[in-house]
Amino acid sequence: MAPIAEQLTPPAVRLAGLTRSFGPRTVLDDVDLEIPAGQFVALLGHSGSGKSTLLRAIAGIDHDTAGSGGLSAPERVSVVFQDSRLLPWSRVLENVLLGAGGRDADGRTPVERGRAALAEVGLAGRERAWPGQLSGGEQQRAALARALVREPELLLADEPFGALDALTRIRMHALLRELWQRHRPSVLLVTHDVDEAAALADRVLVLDRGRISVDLRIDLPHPRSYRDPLLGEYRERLLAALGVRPDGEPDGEPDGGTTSVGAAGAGSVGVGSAAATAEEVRG
Ligand SMILES: Nc1ncnc2c1ncn2[C@@H]1O[C@H](COP(=O)(O)OP(=O)(O)OP(=O)(O)O)[C@@H](O)[C@H]1O
Repeated sequence: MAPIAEQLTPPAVRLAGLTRSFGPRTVLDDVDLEIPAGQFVALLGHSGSGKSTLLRAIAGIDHDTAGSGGLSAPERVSVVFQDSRLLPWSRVLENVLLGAGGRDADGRTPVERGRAALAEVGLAGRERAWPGQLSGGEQQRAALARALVREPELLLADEPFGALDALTRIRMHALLRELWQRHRPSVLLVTHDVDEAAALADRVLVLDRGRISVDLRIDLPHPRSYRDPLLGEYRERLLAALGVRPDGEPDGEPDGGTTSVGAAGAGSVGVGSAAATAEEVRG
């Protein structure tokens, strides 16, 4: 049973019968979904399962998505992608201010809000840097600041940490969770990393063959320890739903794509399950 607040507040996102095909291929097949305001949701699935297509539909980027019962999403939506999409010819603060709008309800100017957002993501003092002078992780921090400055009701993140090394990714996990705790937007985080989904989200969806095949609530406090056996149980359930054995080998079915078991999984640097909490590595 969902918490009372979630039952009383209208959902931030509502999809009813969302369908999307590319030629003969149906990628999203009559998807129904509600995301309550303020919920942190991860969307997992094999490569090509339609995660980005779903995110793009919710973001309003894809106008060809048919929904018999419709799609509703909040007005203020921010999207963060795997690459920061910072304009190389604009300084960091100028990038953050793109789409920042005017003064906020407290009378703060866009520049004040931009500076505050950069400070929140740990980039105070880097306002006048060019994007090319930032590391990959810092660029994603700036992208998060740009997303935040719009004060979004819904934050859509499409594999935002996919290009980062394992240690930076864990730091970014802690940062994203902190930002969520402070601002409480609804979050839809697209990832193919089971550890990332289990460590960050309060609810994990698995997209398989155009449908949401699993809708799992993760009732564990934050920050979560990768060593917590309870987290391990959720992780194994998700891996099983994806048809991947805990050793990282595919279990045969269901759709033969690739799904990462992230920092804790096979072939990666042994952070994840081996080490500490995100809190501990933040340093
Ligand atoms: N504009 C397009 N035209 C044709 N096919 C498309 C288009 N966009 C997506 N597809 C197809 O739809 C399917 C789902 O793509 P999507 O990018 O949503 O998958 P994904 O789950 O996000 O994958 P990944 O994890 O690899 O990013 C893929 O088979 C892809 O080739």
